[in-house]
Amino acid sequence: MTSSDPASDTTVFLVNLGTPDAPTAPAVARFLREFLLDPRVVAIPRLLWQPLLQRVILPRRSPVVAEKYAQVWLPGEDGGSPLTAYTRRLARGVQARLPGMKVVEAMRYGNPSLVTALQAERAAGTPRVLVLPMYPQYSTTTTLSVEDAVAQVPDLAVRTVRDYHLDPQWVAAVAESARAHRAANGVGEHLVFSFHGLPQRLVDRGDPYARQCEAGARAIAHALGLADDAWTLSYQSRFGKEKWLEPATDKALKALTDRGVRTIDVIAPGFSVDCLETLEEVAIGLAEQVAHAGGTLRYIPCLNDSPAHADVIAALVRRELAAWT
Ligand SMILES: C=CC1=C(C)c2cc3[nH]c(cc4nc(cc5[nH]c(cc1n2)c(C)c5CCC(=O)O)C(CCC(=O)O)=C4C)c(C)c3C=C
Ligand SMILES: [Fe+2]
Ligand SMILES: [Fe+2]
Repeated sequence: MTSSDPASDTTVFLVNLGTPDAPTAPAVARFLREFLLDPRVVAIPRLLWQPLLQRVILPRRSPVVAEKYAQVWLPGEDGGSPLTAYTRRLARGVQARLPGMKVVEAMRYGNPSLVTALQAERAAGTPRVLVLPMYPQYSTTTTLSVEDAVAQVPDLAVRTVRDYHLDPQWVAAVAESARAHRAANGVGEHLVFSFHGLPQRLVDRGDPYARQCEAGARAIAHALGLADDAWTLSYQSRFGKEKWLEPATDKALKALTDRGVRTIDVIAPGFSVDCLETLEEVAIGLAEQVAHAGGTLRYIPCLNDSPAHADVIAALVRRELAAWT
């Protein structure tokens, strides 16, 4: 590649949330500490929150959550936490489609650290860095926090993608994954779109996340040709005592089984790749809840490292770079 090719001097980071280095209580505590001390994630004043987190929440939560991670940890050299393994494999697929650039994965919290990687790019004199937060919907708690991390490394030309919640290629890829899964496993009576939740307070203050979840779910349902009463949007993974977005996925599933719906497909288009929240909370935990009520929950995996996902992300990168020049 010559230096006149804008792609050849560009590094692309696929950035995800982060995960513990191992499915053990100390590793989970290290990860949760960094994550939950981010003021974008928990807004309680540090002087109150830090001792509560350190003395009460981490000692109680870390061993419980470590066992959950152990249930979904992927084996082998290319394994590890599903979030990291799938993001790494996806980055490889995107790299194969964009041979002129460097494409790598990075994490907002934990390893491989985004801030450390950005510092290395600056030291190497990389002219342009494209940061792609792997969150289809924008939220202050996720996307803006990635922007905070980018701002920690000055004197580097960085562009950060905002969101892709209505990108036609992404909508089509998610819809096609649902269609293919239902063709192979049977079409459930109802399709639940389960997104990671958020405190209602943040939405009230202007966080566009819920609006983007709604618009994206509607677009996917439309692409699937679903009637309005054949699908539901809900929010999972509530944390803490505050009021979060509603309806909660567990309640939405209960309402469905209570009214006699027996087969329920669940898709999670707020997650670019499968992780603890989809594999343990939904595919194991909520599937058990539905089974106890006499029904069947069929979980439709995230796009993960599929060729279709790599195509979507590579196209997004090309468009962002074209818009940058
Ligand atoms: C106040 C707490 C939290 C907010 C706000 C929040 C927003 C948020 N999170 C994601 C995506 C992911 N979250 C994941 C795990 C996770 N999330 C929280 C808390 C909040 N999330 C916790 C405490 C955890 C860790 C697990 C646990 O202790 O229960 C993950 C999975 C990470 C993994 O390792 O697999 C993802 C992905 C989004 C998209 C979002 C706001 C829109
Ligand atoms: Fe979360
Ligand atoms: Fe959870």
